[in-house]
Amino acid sequence: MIRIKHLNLSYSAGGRCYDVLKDINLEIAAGETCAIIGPSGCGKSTLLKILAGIITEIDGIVEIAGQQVRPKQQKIGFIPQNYGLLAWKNVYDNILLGAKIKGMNLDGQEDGLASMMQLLGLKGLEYRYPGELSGGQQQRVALARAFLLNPDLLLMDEPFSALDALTREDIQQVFLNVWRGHSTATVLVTHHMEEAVYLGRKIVIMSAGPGTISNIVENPLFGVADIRSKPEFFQLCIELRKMVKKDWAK
Ligand SMILES: Nc1ncnc2c1ncn2[C@@H]1O[C@H](COP(=O)(O)OP(=O)(O)OP(=O)(O)O)[C@@H](O)[C@H]1O
Repeated sequence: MIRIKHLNLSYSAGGRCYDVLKDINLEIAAGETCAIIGPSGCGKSTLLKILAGIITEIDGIVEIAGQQVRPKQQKIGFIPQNYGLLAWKNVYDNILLGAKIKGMNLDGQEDGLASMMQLLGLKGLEYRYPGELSGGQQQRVALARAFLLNPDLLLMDEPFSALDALTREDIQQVFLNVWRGHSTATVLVTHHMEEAVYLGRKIVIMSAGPGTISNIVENPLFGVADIRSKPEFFQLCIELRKMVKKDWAK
């Protein structure tokens, strides 16, 4: 269980202090997926960085399974907006990095790793460096690294944004397949309503100035087979769009 209670955060920049997140309250059950939608600058990435333990000076409570966030002790997979790959390591070494840092024994996992790379379309790119990959390929390397870690909490900041529409749908499906195998609590930030409805059991709508949660929707369509082609899916996207428009206009 992820528990965020009365979370406030201010940044100081240009000689002044300003509120970025205000009274954020959210609970994410173990094994649940949560999609966050919000206008640019409302603090979505900041919230992920707090959950990842990168930003620690906060006011309020943030707990993972009843414990303060301690990235050295907990297995937290974080895919930041810039993918977080090391430029001097090739694809294969970048993928293994997270698991190695955590001291995981990967003996016997070669087949699993090879099939994940196949699924993510990374076969043949093993020995390339990040600078030799497209944005979408880099994003897939970051996904492979996070999946291999088999984390307790997976945080993804617009993880599919650099992919073309069809690849995006394929990789979303790959994500759900991997997620079903491990049931990892996942928080993902997205700007796409359809992505939120497809991947989020819980959909959190944030508003800006300062960043607050304006709505939390329990998604009745999450996990329903072949949902993307059904009318209920489009209907829910339309309803959410209306809700978001209303919230963001306040
Ligand atoms: N290190 C920092 N120091 C000062 N201000 C910052 C810092 N990082 C982000 N901000 C500001 O905090 C606010 C929230 O930023 P954040 O990146 O969390 O927003 P976001 O919702 O993820 O935006 P986007 O959707 O554009 O990625 C913005 O106003 C941003 O300018």
